[in-house]
Amino acid sequence: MPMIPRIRLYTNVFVVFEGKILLGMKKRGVGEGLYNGFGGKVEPGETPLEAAHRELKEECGIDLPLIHAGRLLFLSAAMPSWAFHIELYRSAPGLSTYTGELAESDEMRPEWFPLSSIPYSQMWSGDKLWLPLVITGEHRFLAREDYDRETDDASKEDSQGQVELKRWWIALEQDPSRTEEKRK
Ligand SMILES: CNc1ncnc2c1ncn2[C@@H]1O[C@H](COP(=O)(O)OP(=O)(O)OP(=O)(O)O)[C@@H](O)[C@H]1O
Repeated sequence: MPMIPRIRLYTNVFVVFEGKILLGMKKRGVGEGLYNGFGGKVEPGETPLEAAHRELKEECGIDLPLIHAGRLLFLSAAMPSWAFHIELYRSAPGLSTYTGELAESDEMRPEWFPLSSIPYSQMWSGDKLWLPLVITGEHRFLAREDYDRETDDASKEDSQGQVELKRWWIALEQDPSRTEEKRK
């Protein structure tokens, strides 16, 4: 029987204000050296939304109302015993303030980017597929990504953790409440 991976549930929060987005440079651990939203594992007894608020506060010192933006499921050949499930959130549309003070933590260095110059080359390669949907916030979505070993360069074959995005798809959710709002 093939190995059946276990699910790891994470959150990821993108703060989007008029014309700009807050990203964090990850200073250690998973995704070190990459910009990402703020997030981490959902702890036992916590809802994903609660975890999203907690991680945002822990990693960059702020809080603000969040809406669910989409869901990312991915597999990586570098970690075959896990399937990753990331609940994606963004700041509620129309907001331009937060509570708390924006500050660097030991995990993340926060930085604002204009929406016209998001540093996709320094982010997970799948992010560019769905981050535009998070930013417009018109539709929630389901995204699926498969990271597999790089195969074009034989010298890399036995180096651990060298994976690239091989297959993906994204689908928009039917979202009656948001569609209703658009019709009004
Ligand atoms: C294709 N791969 C990926 N694409 C996009 N985002 C990804 C990702 N793989 C991990 N992420 C995010 O990276 C953070 C890791 O969090 P991470 O620091 O490991 O979790 P947590 O803060 O709980 O860690 P501790 O174990 O407590 O240090 C978390 O936001 C998670 O959503």
